[in-house]
Amino acid sequence: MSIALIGSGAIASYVRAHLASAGLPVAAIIVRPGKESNDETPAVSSVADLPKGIDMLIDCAGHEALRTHGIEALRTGIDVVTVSIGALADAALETEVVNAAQYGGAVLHLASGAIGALDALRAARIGELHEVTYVGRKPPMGWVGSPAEDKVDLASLQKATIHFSGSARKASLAYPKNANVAAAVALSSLGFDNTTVELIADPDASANIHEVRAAGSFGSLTFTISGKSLPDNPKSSALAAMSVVAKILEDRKPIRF
Ligand SMILES: NC(=O)C1=CN([C@@H]2O[C@H](COP(=O)(O)OP(=O)(O)OC[C@H]3O[C@@H](n4cnc5c(N)ncnc54)[C@H](OP(=O)(O)O)[C@@H]3O)[C@@H](O)[C@H]2O)C=CC1
Ligand SMILES: O=C([O-])CC(=O)C(=O)O
Repeated sequence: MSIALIGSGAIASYVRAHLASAGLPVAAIIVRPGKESNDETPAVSSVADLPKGIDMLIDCAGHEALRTHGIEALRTGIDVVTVSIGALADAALETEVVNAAQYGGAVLHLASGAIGALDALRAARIGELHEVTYVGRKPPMGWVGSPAEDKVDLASLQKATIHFSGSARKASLAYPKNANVAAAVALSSLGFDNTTVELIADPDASANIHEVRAAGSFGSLTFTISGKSLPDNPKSSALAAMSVVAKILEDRKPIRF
């Protein structure tokens, strides 16, 4: 398998290093225009400029990267693995992804990201799911650059404060760097419009805490994860990066989850 990767951010760097250790060095990276290079690992600014033979593009660069490069890759027959799941809350983009994947005969794979229990939710919805709620809690620093800044003073916050309450669609669109987990939960359960989301800035939180609650004909489920963030980005949990590597390695096995 020949793999390309978008960007060199916190998640991308982790994924690149761990794939190399697993014997799958990244063959090329996609960078912003003007940052191209001809190093040992070529850096190009478009899918069209990737070396021949790439069969997998990894996007852990955010919603805009999936829109710009992910769709083009799918259209040219390159499978894509992404953590930018909240981008699919834009219905027009979701349609573009489906059309591009069908045209190119490729697949968009969603990594599980910073959350778990998605397999249980997908099984549970085969029965009847009555309600699904996702609560995302991060230290104030984890919400810098998000709409939370318009609701609370993150620098001087004294107690846990809810700064978003609403549908997974609204959360995903408003918080592109923070609510991809909400999107993953929604796409695994009741969909973007019927999955309830609450986002909290909490000065007492020392990790990114994600909680899923669901009830249905299967019974009920509560899942909580306290995820350490990556050293380079307090917004992003290390598990999100690990999930990308796990997805790629798992899909190569003869016996798979
Ligand atoms: N599903 C999940 O559970 C999670 C999903 N995420 C998603 O992953 C994204 C990345 O997270 P993280 O690595 O921590 O973020 P970083 O900000 O550390 O890195 C993002 C990188 O992507 C690059 N980039 C963005 N757009 C493009 C583009 N169009 N072309 C080339 N490079 C691009 C940025 O470059 P530059 O600096 O030039 O902008 C930067 O290097 C988040 O924005 C979020 O959407 C994050 C955490 C969890
Ligand atoms: O990494 C996390 O903890 C979650 C996150 O940013 C997201 O859902 O986009």
